[in-house]
Amino acid sequence: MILWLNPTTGVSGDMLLGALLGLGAPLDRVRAAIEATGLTGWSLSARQVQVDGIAATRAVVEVDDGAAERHASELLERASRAPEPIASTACSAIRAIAEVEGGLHDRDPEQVHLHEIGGLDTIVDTVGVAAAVHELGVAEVRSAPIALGSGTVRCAHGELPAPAPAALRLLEGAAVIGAELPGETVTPTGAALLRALGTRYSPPPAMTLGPTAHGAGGKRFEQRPNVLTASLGEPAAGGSPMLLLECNVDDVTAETLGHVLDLLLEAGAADAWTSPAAMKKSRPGHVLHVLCHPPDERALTEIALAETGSLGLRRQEVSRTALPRSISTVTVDGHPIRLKHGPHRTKPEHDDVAAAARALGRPLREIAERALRAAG
Ligand SMILES: O=C([S-])c1cc(C(=O)S)c[n+]([C@@H]2O[C@H](COP(=O)(O)O)[C@@H](O)[C@H]2O)c1
Ligand code: NI
Repeated sequence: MILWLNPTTGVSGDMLLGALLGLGAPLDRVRAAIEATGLTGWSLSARQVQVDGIAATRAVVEVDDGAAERHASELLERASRAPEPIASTACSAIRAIAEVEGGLHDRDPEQVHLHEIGGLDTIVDTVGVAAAVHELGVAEVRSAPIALGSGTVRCAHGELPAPAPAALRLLEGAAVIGAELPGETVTPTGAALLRALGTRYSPPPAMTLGPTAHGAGGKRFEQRPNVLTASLGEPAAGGSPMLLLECNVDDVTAETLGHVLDLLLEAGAADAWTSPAAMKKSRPGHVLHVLCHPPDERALTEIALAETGSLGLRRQEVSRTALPRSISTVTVDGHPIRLKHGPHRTKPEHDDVAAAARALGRPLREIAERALRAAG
């Protein structure tokens, strides 16, 4: 699924979350991901509102937060408790904020003191958006240029120019356009989320357009309704865009390679594998391959580089044709077995078959056949 954004009055974490909830991301699943961080004293609801005549969804985020400032490491520790791949996306956004603030304040990113950006609402915004994107099955995020306001914004640092310095650094590489809008239109959290989602800036891609929703912003502008427009679309025939990330390694153990493959798959890689290669100085080595959706690129690159110690990684845009599939569940002697249905065949999930075979003390093949028979 492609998520297409039209930020004609900019973007903030809660506008993005409101738009995704308006598109149908299930609120209970989004709340469950935030719950998993162990955060207490927070609430998230979706309110239907009218913004200058446009029906929009406001994500209402409330947190009990007495702290005036906080280290990024505390936010990272909490966000990392969310299930994967949600944790990786949320941590990638928080890490980007920390790196930019560290650069601005000349401090170590994890130890830099964050003021408003370090509020606990940042956990709700980042984990909430990452969960909503995951629930909607978004494989790619595209955006029109982001409208930037002007003037100043008041915050804990005093009066800052708008766009704020942190937001501008987080937007490096993004398409932007000046708008006659007073004050701040892009918050650092909104910019960090677009970055963590691997957003690409272009006209709407070729797709079959699905639903559209609007995420309501908190401020009111004279010029236009303060909403973030978001649409979902199915990629046009001819395959969906994916990325193939690769690096060559000749100095890691087989245990490390197995471990990194597990981590990459847990973090949302569509596939991850190695192939043997004869490398420089006649050394036997491996090529690590990772196939992924563009929004997962940043998180997966970090895992691959951190775990292998490689100093670089190649990326290629590839196109993948994926057949439609659906999942149903049958039981064999009380043991649930998921069946994956494609256009050409139905296949029992191996992990479920193996678990049932072990529990029942029966051969794998017998359980798989019985699962298929149970499907009729
Ligand atoms: O909290 C900090 S350190 C902070 C730094 C900056 C800089 O640009 S530097 C800006 N702000 C402003 O705080 C609010 C909150 O942003 P969210 O992303 O949490 O919504 C916003 O107005 C920033 O411009 C805070
Ligand atoms: Ni600060």
